[in-house]
Amino acid sequence: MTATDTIFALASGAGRGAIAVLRLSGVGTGAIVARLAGGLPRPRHASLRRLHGPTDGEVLDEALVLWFPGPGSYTGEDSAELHLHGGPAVIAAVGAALASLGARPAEPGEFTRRAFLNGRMDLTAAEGIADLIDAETEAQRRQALRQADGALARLYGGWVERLTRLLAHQEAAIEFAEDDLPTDLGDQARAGAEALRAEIAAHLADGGRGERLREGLLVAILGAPNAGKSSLLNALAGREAAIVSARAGTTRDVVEVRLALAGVPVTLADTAGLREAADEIEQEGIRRARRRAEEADLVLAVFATDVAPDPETLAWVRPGVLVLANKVDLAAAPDVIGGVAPLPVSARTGEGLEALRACLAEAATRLAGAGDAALLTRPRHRAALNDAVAWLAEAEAAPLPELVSEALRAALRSLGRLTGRIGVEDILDVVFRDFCIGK
Ligand SMILES: Nc1nc2c(ncn2[C@@H]2O[C@H](COP(=O)(O)OP(=O)(O)OP(=O)(O)O)[C@@H](O)[C@H]2O)c(=O)[nH]1
Ligand SMILES: [K+]
Ligand SMILES: [Mg+2]
Repeated sequence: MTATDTIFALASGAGRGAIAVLRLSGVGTGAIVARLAGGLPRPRHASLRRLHGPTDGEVLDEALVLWFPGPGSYTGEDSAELHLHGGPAVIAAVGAALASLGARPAEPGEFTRRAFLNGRMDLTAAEGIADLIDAETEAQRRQALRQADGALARLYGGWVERLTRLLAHQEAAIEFAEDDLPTDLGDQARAGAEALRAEIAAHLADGGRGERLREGLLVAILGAPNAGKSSLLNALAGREAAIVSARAGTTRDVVEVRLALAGVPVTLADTAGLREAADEIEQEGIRRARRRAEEADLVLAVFATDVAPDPETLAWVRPGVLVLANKVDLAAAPDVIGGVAPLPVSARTGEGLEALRACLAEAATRLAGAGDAALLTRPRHRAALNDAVAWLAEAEAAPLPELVSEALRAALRSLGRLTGRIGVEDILDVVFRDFCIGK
């Protein structure tokens, strides 16, 4: 699987900076760095070196050079880092020197791709690294780090191992039915499939919390015109993101702000007030409001205390919807709206906003992420695990040993797609290790 070329890329952000890190990986790394820096430093020790241009020997920069010989490097290949002075001209000059010595600019994700191909990490860990780079909030960072650290790789890898063993036993039961192998191997495979299916199903029944944390939550604010939706959005955002006015029907487009609540990234969407609108543009705004509320992970239904609750918004009051009674500075909040005790708030005076923030943070924690559990984070994971569960159920119900075997094999392929690691050798290994057939 080893790549034959040497790649390099700027590993630090683009633009001016105190230090820029150029990273190299591939078979030519050692020779290229030795040529530039006049020799290789001790492995994994930072060493201050002058970098010389390969053609005229001109000093390009004074840099910290780090040399990571494979296979114990990030990519599994010979790799190096050059910590340069962070000016664009320095980066360009050293980059040109690397190219003239035979390295080529890396494609996006190519270092991690090589790490995967060289068996340094499985696919889920590689995804964790991508998520770690994109993480905007604490909870996202923690989840991504866990995944990059191999939490899902260990969980799924463990399942792959168990399933491989089940399949090997099942195959052995078929192939060597005549020999003196334990006769209940087939029953064991079925029972094992059932236990594994229950475990995977429990992992799938996580309410989508890992995926939600990775994607962020969508919270939609719904209510009649002038209920104070835009005022609440602005109060929560701490800035005048949406236009507020006493005229009903002010907001037309959906106005979104990004917040972090309890470490969960949240998109808060303010929408057009719900009513029978004559105006074509307002009608479109209301259509968008409804659509956004349907997509939302959480809906805030806003009522104003100085008018009777409107039927359009009342229709949205259902379990899971957070009901707000706004403008409590004008009139007291009713005890119930649509059968639910509303949260009394005033976007104008700020009353109840702390309680609202706490409610939202509580909902964010409930809907997204969860302490230390290793949660699946992508639809890709869910699809592959659903497939595996379906095949395991098939294996349990299959009437013939060969069909059990086939279904187990399909389940294993589904799990293999998840981690990116599974081949026939894995099955043969277990057959030979566990049974020593053929000696
Ligand atoms: N007294 C009082 N007035 C409020 C409060 N919240 C909003 N308002 C006023 O109510 C009016 C409507 O507020 P908006 O935030 O524009 O209401 P909206 O629900 O976004 O209205 P549309 O965009 O038209 O659907 C404005 O005059 C606000 O100043 C409140 O808590 N107390
Ligand atoms: K308004
Ligand atoms: Mg508005």
